[in-house]
Amino acid sequence: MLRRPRRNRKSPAIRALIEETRLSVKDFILPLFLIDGINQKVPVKSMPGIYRYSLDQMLIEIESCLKLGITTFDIFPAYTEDKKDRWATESHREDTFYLKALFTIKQTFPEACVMTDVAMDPYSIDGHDGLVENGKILNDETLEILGKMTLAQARAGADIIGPSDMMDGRVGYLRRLLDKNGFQDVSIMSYTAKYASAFYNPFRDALDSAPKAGDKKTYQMDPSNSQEALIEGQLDFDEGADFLMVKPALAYLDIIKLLHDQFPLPIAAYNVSGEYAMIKASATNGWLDGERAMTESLLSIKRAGAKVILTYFAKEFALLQQ
Ligand SMILES: NCc1[nH]cc(CCC(=O)O)c1CC(=O)O
Ligand SMILES: [Mg+2]
Repeated sequence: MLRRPRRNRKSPAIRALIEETRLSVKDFILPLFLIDGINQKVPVKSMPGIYRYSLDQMLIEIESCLKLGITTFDIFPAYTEDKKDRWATESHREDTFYLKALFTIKQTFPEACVMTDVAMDPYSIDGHDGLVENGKILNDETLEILGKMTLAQARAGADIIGPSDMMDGRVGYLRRLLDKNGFQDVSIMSYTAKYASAFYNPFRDALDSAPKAGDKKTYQMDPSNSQEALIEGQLDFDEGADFLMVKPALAYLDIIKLLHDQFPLPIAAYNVSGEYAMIKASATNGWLDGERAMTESLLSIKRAGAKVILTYFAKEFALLQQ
């Protein structure tokens, strides 16, 4: 045997030399759940270690994450039912607790990069990402609502907006609207290939945002398809997206690679709530080593081609690096 691949595995030193993929806290965006009120830190049952924070508690959490080197936070609001309506009016009303919190976070930590979520579901009585009429999700009518939501978030100081709704044409629509209103510097991280996945349930628990009727299959992608991701990627590229996101991550590593190879934009991957819950649940039962399973899955997402990983593990990973 002239070629013995095991030679390059013979010691920790050599293994470190040839390591192709290295994780860093700088790779991560930490999603955070915001609730109204003060002094609230409510656990999300299906996501051990993850909480819904009131603003004062969230500021404490953000400060400790910044100290650990996490720079970017994706903030999701959880609204109570009484604030929801068919049109997601609360999403663009002035001075809501979400918009006020975004403003305060940016004032308190100007160095933090704050990402927001653009979709109707947390504010919609139907629990859908778009406007529902007779059981149908209306595309173009939804764009107008997303536009108002986007401008409200940009005014509150969002650095990156994250349209997660999967309506057609929204990246171009929102890009033009932002530019026309003087927000040329607000970035768009598009949920480009977002699949109709079973792995979002813990998130929907966290926000009480599950659809009341039907499912999201007329707008989110079919898990059996990959070619469609190229169409979605091309459209978002042409419409001015700054990042293309694939979601979920672990069951869609091929899609991450596909978009990475096809488009010269940074690819983001959302390591979603169900992926987090799976590892936490089995680690809690002692069925696998949670830290190693976390590191290995994050590595696989980066190795597949994700430049940016949205993950609930961000802080746990950062703490391990200390
Ligand atoms: N706009 C909805 C939205 N934005 C982020 C997530 C899921 C994130 C996660 O599971 O961690 C979802 C859920 C959904 O589409 O139903
Ligand atoms: Mg699209």
